[in-house]
Amino acid sequence: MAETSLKNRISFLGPEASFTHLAASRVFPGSTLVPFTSIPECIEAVAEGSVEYAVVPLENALEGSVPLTVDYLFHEAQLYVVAEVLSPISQHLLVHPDNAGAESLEAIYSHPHALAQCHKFLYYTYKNTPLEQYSSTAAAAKMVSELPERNIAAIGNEFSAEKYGLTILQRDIHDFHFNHTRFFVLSKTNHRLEDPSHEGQVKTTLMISPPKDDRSGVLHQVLSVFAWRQLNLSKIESRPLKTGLGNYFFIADVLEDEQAPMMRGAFEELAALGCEVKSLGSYFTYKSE
Ligand SMILES: O=C(O)C(=O)C[C@]1(C(=O)O)C=C[C@@H](O)C=C1
Repeated sequence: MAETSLKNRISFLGPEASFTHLAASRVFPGSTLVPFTSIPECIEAVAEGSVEYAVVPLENALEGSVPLTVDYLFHEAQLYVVAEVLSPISQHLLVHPDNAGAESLEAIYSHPHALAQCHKFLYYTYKNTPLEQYSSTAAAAKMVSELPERNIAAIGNEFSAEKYGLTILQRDIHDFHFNHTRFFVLSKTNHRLEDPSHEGQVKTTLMISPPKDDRSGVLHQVLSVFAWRQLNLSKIESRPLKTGLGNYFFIADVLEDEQAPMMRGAFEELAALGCEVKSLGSYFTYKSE
């Protein structure tokens, strides 16, 4: 595909009206948003060059990381984060209008993160109703709209109710009020999208593999690299290296530019400790309403 035709093509976890679609629309309002049915497909579209950017979910305030995104970025793709999007998440129970008066439900479909965000509600209100995982909240809503003969429900947002003509049976069924999801905007090249808030707070995401010799105190030494330079970590999490039990890498967010002198010093010291460090780049935050 010619370079010019890539411009303004953005992959996202679809279909239309998924939470990822809303996040992508926040950053790229006038662009061509291209839906994919899985996170790896969205990421591969950028890696292969059929789109310029991908928007994928990374982390939810109630459920934690989206492991598929973190692991794919570590093990499979050589991509950079050029922005993050923070979105509030409200989950609703959606049914086909023909079934809005029914007493019970045959099954409830949604993305695994969405089902988990509503765990208490589902346990107390629909204890014996089967919960079925689907590729996204919007895909579940679309499927419910296409099967009026089945008395099934989806969990999803207000926009998917509107888009697929569903009735909201119950609003705000997520278990905790502070429900937010963080999305990454990914690119093949290391740059950053402009700072939408003009606050200048930049963040860098690092993937750190500790030295292989497993000596005592390594984690303490790694954290000290940041601590004595007063580099503020806003997140640190471990994920399996997939090389054996007990082998992990760390994903850390640092509130500093990767080009700042203190960060360059931190990279050198981490290398001297025997760590492998992959920087996913420095970026600004977009917030959606
Ligand atoms: O299913 C969607 O609508 C998505 O965009 C995916 C996703 C996720 O992966 O966490 C995004 C936000 C919500 O937390 C629930 C689901």
